[in-house]
Amino acid sequence: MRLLGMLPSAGYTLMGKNTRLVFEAGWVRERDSIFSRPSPPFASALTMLDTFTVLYALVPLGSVLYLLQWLRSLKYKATPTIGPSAPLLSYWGAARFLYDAKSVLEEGYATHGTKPFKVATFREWHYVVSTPQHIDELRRAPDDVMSFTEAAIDEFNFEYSLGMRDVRSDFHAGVIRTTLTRNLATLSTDIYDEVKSAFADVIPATNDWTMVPAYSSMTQIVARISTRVFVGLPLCRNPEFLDLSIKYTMNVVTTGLILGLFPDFLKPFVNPMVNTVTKLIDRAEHLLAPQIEERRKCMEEFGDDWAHKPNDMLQWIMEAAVNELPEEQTNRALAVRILVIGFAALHSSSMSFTYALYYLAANPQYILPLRQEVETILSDHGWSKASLQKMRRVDSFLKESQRLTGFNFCLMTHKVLQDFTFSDGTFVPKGDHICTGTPMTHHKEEYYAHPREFDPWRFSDMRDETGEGVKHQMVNTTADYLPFGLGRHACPGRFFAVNELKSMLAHVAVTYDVALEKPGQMPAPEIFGSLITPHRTAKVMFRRRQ
Ligand code: HEM
Repeated sequence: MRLLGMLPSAGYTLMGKNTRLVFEAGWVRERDSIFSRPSPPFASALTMLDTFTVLYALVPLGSVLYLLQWLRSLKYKATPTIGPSAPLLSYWGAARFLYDAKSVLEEGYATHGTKPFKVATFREWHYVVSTPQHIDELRRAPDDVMSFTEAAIDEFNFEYSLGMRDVRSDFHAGVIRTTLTRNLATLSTDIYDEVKSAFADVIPATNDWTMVPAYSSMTQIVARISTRVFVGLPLCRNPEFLDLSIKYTMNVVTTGLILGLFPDFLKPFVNPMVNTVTKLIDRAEHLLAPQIEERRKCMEEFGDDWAHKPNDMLQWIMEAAVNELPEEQTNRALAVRILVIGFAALHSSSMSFTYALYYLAANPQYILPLRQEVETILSDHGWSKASLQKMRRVDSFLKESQRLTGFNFCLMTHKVLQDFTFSDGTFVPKGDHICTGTPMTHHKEEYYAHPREFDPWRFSDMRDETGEGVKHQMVNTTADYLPFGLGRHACPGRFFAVNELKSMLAHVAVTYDVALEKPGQMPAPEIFGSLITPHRTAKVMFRRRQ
């Protein structure tokens, strides 16, 4: 039944339920009338009569249910499909989406314009919407109608891949949104200190060109800076802790994708063969335990405040966990939580920076304007969060790079928990997913002039023209700029991420010259399903600025 449940087609579930219902009703009736009671002489005739009565009653009931199902499928079929929609054949569409999601989405957009359409995946249908009206309705739908969390659990098989006790417990998102963001001004010098130290270790500035694999180097640097904010010194420079944080992130993604190829009943058997999170969590717990225990002792002894109290994510999470279930306060639960936050933070930020670095190395003429901006601001105001906010070109460069690339063709993905109808009549049945197609938004002429061109000062020019301070900043989420999502579930870590990325780009601009290993050949992203990754082995050359 569950295997059939993977078919992205309407109808079987209700039929399955009906079949069981009829069967169960017949069985209960039989048992009551024949086996459970003594039978008078005319009992079997009466039982026959009862059986016919029940059957006669069931025929109209079945017809009504069939009619309702047929009407429902009409609503369901009204949304056009890219690829075949018939049962089994839809797997062909799902395979195509897995190999070439971008062209499937582009075909949908070219054929249906801004109207919603659906694409098959191996588990369910994905309804793709793109107008501001649809996006707004998606954003406003309550969590018990459409769930962001349940979609993420489905998509990455979190119940297996995270190694977490309760994958629906997301109190860390609130800590990130509020406490981390509130502390950014205080932490900005620590962040900059780690930026300088991490770059110096991974890419020493020399007078000769040094060639480095961009993606893996940026991942190491991002891991260090983020970990400085998550657990502080000295652990953020411990190679083993950094290595396992990066591996955990990769493991969650690959395990999630591999398990997605199997039906639910096989996942418990396949999971141990592909998943190594338990070992990674063991090591993280071992490395974090001394810190956790020392902090726990201080919290018990001094309460909320003591001299040299750490101001980092681990501390905020420990304090928030006191208000959560006791299970969240164990060393292991805290270690998993730190790894899960790393999962959200490391992969996304390192990809975002790698794309920007590829654009910079492919267009080295942009380094000078960036350098001039950073140096002017630093000489006038010194290093601070406020100084970073003034760096409009740095912000615009990163924002434009993220507009053209991103890490998923489908964002704001939600699982439909109750049948949902958009105001234009588009019907999405319970169990399917809805998402926004980012290329359709980010490459729209209506929103962006020459949308497929990389224009690094696009957003800083907009800020200069309109004089609107906040509207065109990278951190701002709007229906025409979706890399951080939109609404209640928009990325809570984006304020930190943008600070981190801007600090990195500012540092690169004033410290290095950069160039591509193969000039003029922008490394192409790698795509699997709807996931996009920057080219994983392309190299960028660095030297001390001349
Ligand atoms: C450039 C870097 C980043 C990008 C592009 C990014 C993007 C996103 C996106 C697209 C979402 C889902 C929103 C949606 O689809 O509606 C998301 C969610 C999330 N992000 Fe980020 N993110 C980044 C960095 C970070 C960092 C640094 C953290 C943590 C410090 C973080 C923590 C989270 C969390 C916890 C969620 C889940 C929110 C929820 O459950 O409501 N992200 N992020």
